[in-house]
Amino acid sequence: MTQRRMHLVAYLKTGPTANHPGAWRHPEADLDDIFEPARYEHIARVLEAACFDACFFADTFGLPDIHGGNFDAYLRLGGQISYLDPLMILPQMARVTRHLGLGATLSTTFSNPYYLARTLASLDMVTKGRAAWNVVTSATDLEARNFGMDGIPPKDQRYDRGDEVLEACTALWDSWDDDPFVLDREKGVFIDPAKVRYTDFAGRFVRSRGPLSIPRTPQGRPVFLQAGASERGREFAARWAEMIFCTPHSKADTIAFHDDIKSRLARHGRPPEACKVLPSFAVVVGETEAIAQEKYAYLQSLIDPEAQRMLNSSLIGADLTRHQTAEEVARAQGNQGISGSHDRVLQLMAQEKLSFAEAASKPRDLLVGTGEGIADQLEDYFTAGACDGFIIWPTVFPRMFEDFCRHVVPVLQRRGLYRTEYRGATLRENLRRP
Ligand SMILES: Cc1cc2nc3c(=O)[nH]c(=O)nc-3n(C[C@H](O)[C@H](O)[C@H](O)COP(=O)(O)O)c2cc1C
Repeated sequence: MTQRRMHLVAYLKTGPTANHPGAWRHPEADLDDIFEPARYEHIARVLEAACFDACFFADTFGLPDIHGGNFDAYLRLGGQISYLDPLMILPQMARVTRHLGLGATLSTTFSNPYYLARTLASLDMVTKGRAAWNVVTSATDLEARNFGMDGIPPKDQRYDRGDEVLEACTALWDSWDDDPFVLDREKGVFIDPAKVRYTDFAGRFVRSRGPLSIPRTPQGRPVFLQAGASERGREFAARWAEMIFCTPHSKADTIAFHDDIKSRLARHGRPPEACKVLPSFAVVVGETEAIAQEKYAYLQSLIDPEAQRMLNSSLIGADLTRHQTAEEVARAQGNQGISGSHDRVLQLMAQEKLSFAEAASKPRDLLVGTGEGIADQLEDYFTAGACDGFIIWPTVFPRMFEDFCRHVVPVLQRRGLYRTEYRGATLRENLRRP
């Protein structure tokens, strides 16, 4: 029997901060190239050299202003802000790579299917079949207001619309048959019009006549990535997602999430391998265990406690300067909040006997150790059946990814747990043949 292999996907931001609110202050964090394509081209090369399946840009369509009721803290303390539009950056990353999957976050709540289908088909075309879509329904009023709404709609309604948007996009992507080009110069026939048809999609929330103006792409549709954790979000993921990423607090919580998603896949008539479950981690790698611990202590010392609470205000969708208890937070959220992030705080409260406010102020755990030690921890999750691989998110950028690729990936490869070369031509093929 061939050995089961894991998947690796990098979480990126077009800004200096991901989930560690102090890492940008580290002397080794690059800050002067945030608006330079070279920053993103470099990371694409690093990830491809280590055979990562893909990278994707997490994204928010607005400047977070939940914490304290304004955006001051987010700007001052260097919060997780998406500066550049990733759709401008991904094609540049495609130019310097051949295999790495390239993903964008786009919202089914704010965008119409024609725009989404065309944009993502274009990305799949110019990347030669490497496009991924982090399908989000979005979770904040501040974003909704940027798109002309009074607030974010209720979650079930967002997911109902999300289902329809994906049905409409799929119909649009299928509005062209394969091989439509005739390119007969003599007869003057460019494309066979019989290979293109109207879509005529009409749902409760969205309508689109089609056809799409772009032919069928190498993958037919982008790989769907999703991160819903609510009951409705998990059902949505089970129907559509090919990768789902999550943030449970412990290994036991991750196993429970994994098993839940896999049983839902079965109910949707999909095999377990159709959707990869990928918990997310960041790492601190040291030449020795003691050096790693010292680096970790230094990195954590860079977190301003206010910056940690600010990050959680955004993720949970409630102002943590005003609301202290789980009940207050639940009341203040309205339709806002990312269930996976909220669940994580509740899991931390239960396991470490903390108050809600204490748990929401605690930085996320990082994997700390030598390359071998970190590989042990990843292998432990993987072989325990908690996941199919990992989302790796950055602390000190790009240094942490460079460390991970240099010190951890080769160990995983030596152990036969990770590929040493790409086997597929597209991202979807690489996901099927790790
Ligand atoms: C680890 C993680 C990362 C996420 N990244 C994004 C993101 O980049 N942009 C976004 O709009 N939503 C993001 N989300 C939100 C989800 O995609 C989803 O829309 C939201 O969690 C609401 O659904 P839920 O309550 O079912 O989780 C993320 C969620 C999790 C758990």
